[in-house]
Amino acid sequence: MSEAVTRIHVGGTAGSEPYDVLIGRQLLGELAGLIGEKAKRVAVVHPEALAETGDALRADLAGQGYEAIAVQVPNAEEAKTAEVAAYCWKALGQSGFTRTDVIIGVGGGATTDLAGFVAATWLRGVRWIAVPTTVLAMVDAAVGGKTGINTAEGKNLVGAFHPPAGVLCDLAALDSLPVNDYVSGLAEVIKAGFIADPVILDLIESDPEAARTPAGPHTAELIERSIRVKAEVVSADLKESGLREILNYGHTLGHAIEKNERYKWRHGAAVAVGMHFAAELGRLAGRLDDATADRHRTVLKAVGLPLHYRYDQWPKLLQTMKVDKKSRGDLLRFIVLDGLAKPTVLEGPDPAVLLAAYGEVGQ
Ligand SMILES: NC(=O)c1ccc[n+]([C@@H]2O[C@H](COP(=O)([O-])OP(=O)(O)OC[C@H]3O[C@@H](n4cnc5c(N)ncnc54)[C@H](O)[C@@H]3O)[C@@H](O)[C@H]2O)c1
Ligand SMILES: O=C(O)C(=O)C[C@@H](O)[C@H](O)[C@H](O)COP(=O)(O)O
Ligand SMILES: [Zn+2]
Repeated sequence: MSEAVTRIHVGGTAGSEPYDVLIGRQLLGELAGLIGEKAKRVAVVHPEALAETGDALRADLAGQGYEAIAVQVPNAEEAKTAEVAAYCWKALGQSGFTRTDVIIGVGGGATTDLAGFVAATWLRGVRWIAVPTTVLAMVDAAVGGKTGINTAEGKNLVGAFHPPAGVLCDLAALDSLPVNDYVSGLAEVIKAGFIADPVILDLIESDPEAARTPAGPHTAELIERSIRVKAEVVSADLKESGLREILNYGHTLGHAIEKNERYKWRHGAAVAVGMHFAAELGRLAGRLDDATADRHRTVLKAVGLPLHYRYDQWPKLLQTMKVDKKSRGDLLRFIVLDGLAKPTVLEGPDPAVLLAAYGEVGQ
């Protein structure tokens, strides 16, 4: 008997088409409907770690009559480069990929960001479908249409808003995920808890050890709740003209750490440190109560996420944060909390307050 499928709707804004996020098991039967009748070719973009999955999907689609190619890309952040995007464009060009053809991005957030970016740029935009295979990609990266690649100067500095035609979250994919990658994804789940849905925090705190594995009792609920937070926000503000900035909680410092580590740290780990910093900043700016600030430390630590980063790196991190996408001119802007589930913007904080907040994070 097949398990129930949950469907979360993402509304179309700014001229984009609405789509659904499906959560369940054995969802690949949904692909044909999403690919549509006009497509002749499909390209399955997948990381090395999912070589078998990518090729099995290609063979299945070929069996359904599509001209299907598999485009294998490097694992993790090594895929989010201009060189790898160019490699994908070449594969599409050589297969004669037209505007009615479809890209399928199967993998973690790095792969779906890349696949979506290639879809946004090929022929100025073709359809794409996201098949996220990590917690992080399911709850965050694959939903909302932010696609892009990194440059040496910073994280996701080149990209486009290009929503997928659909998102298929097959929970069975999580069984093969290394525990570090599973836990890294919990950072974005916890983010959704702090900015919008504190029940997420209650569920994790009820058994943090169980939350670290896909076999935990609340896995599906945590994923669904986090996707609902993301879907609601991006349905209202696709292009980040305001509300969507709340999804960047913890990312101002987090992205600076990722760049400083030359993209060798997992995104979720960097965002965990970034949320710890944002909580201390909120507290020191007189916005956030002590209990909620302290809760960041306890819940992040309980699932095994990092809280600290190198103290001596502060000048470099500050420099990088100045070109964060939320900055305006010389004005640094951070998402902080006015209280639990009350995200807000803190503009131009006093440099002494910033340093004091980092004093809690740096080691
Ligand atoms: N577009 C957005 O809105 C958005 C949101 C959040 C994060 N992101 C981006 O997502 C990326 C991080 O994504 P991530 O945490 O999924 O990491 P990731 O994509 O780097 O995946 C982590 C590792 O797991 C492997 N992998 C993926 N699925 C697997 C599976 N089922 N079994 C075994 N191995 C598997 C990958 O190949 C990789 O080596 C960052 O680049 C971040 O910037 C984007
Ligand atoms: O969807 C968003 O908006 C987010 O900010 C979600 C983040 O978790 C994600 O890491 C995103 O890629 C960051 O976007 P950026 O614009 O700061 O690069
Ligand atoms: Zn993120």
